[in-house]
Formats: sequence, structure tokens, C-alpha cells
Amino acid sequence: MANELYEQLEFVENVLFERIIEDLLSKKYSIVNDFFSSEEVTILRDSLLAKYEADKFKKSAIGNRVNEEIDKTIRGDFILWMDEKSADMAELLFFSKINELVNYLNRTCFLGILHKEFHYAVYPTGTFYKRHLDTFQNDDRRKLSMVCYLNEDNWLPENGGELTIYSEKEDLDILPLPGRVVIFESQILEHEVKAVKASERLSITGWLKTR
Ligand SMILES: O=C(O)CCC(=O)C(=O)O
Ligand SMILES: [Fe+2]
Repeated sequence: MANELYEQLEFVENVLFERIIEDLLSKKYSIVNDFFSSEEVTILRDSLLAKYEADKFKKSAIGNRVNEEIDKTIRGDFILWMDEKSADMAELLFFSKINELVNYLNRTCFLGILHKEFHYAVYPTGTFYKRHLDTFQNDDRRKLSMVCYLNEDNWLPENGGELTIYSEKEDLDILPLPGRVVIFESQILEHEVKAVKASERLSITGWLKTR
């Protein structure tokens, strides 16, 4: 009882997180520029590239890990799942920011997020992910997707690789700018990654799940 009281007293409204909630409730997506600072992006990008260069990534698959079917005509990225329990310094930094948001969402009773999973992703030049919904066979828990872009500061519109979200009102083309995070209801809003025309498109993608 006393603890609960303290928790309530400690609660500080977070303007950014409130905006995210408001966006999600009104349009099912939220775009946050500078969710990660450029220093944080550099640390996370270095961590991603070190693992990519050490050959730790695998060709992505369609479906879940029980039912994998690789098809380059649908999706061409390479991924590496993250494990919070054995997180390195960069990943600790990443998860501390993610957990801050997740705890906030849970405390404001917006969603009961009990599970989360994230993977690094690299889309080499020429790759894409065709229009789809994020649904897993044998698993309807997926609720919110979060994509965090880790590209260099000089990512150009000509590089392509936009995330296109097909919302009720419009089609949104979102450039994968460093530090930008897109949170959306990926089971409801169809979306795609447009072909990368130059450079490599770097990101961390995750899902916040209920139950
Ligand atoms: O990288 C992105 O912008 C979106 C990726 C995506 O849709 C997915 O991995 O399911
Ligand atoms: Fe997706």
C-alpha cells in the first residue's frame, strides 16, 4: 500500500511519451525524431556493424522462428535477434530507453506490455520488404512495432529505403533518418520498406507484446 502511494507520488508526466500515446490512439502510429541522440545512434550503429562484420547476422525469414520460409522476393534484409539478458554496453543503453517508454505505457494503463523482442536489421543496396502486416503464425500477440534507425547523418532521400505506412487517410513515406523512431500498430496498418538504392540501411526493429 505504502509502496503504491510512493509510486503514484513519483509519477512524472513525460511530454514526449504522452505525445506518443496520443498519436497511437488517434492514428495508430507515431514518428519521433531524435528519440536517440546522435551520440547514442553512433554507439548503437558501431555495435550493430561490429556484429554484422563478424558474420553474426542471418538472412531474414518470413513467419516465426518455428515456421521459417526464406523468400528474397518478399524481404531481403539480414537480422540478428538481441538478447537483453546478455546485453553489451550499447544494448544496455538501448534497453534502458526502451524500458523507460514501456514502463510509462504500462503505468498509464494504456497497454499491458509483458513481452518485447528486438532484432538488428541490415538492408543492403537493392533490398526491400514488400507490403505486409506483422502477423506471426501461431501467435497473435504482436501489438506495437518500433523501428529505430541507425543510419549515418548523411542519409539521402535518393538512398531510398523509406518505410511506407498505408494509413486510412494517406500513404506516408518515412525516411530512415538516424535517431528517428517509428512506433505503429503493425498488425493493422500495412507497411513496406521501399528498395534501398544506395548504401546500407541500418535499424533495430522490435515488437511490444501483450500477454
Ligand atoms: O525497417 C522498417 O522500417 C520496417 C521493418 C518491418 O516492417 C518489419 O521488420 O516487419
Ligand atoms: Fe513489418
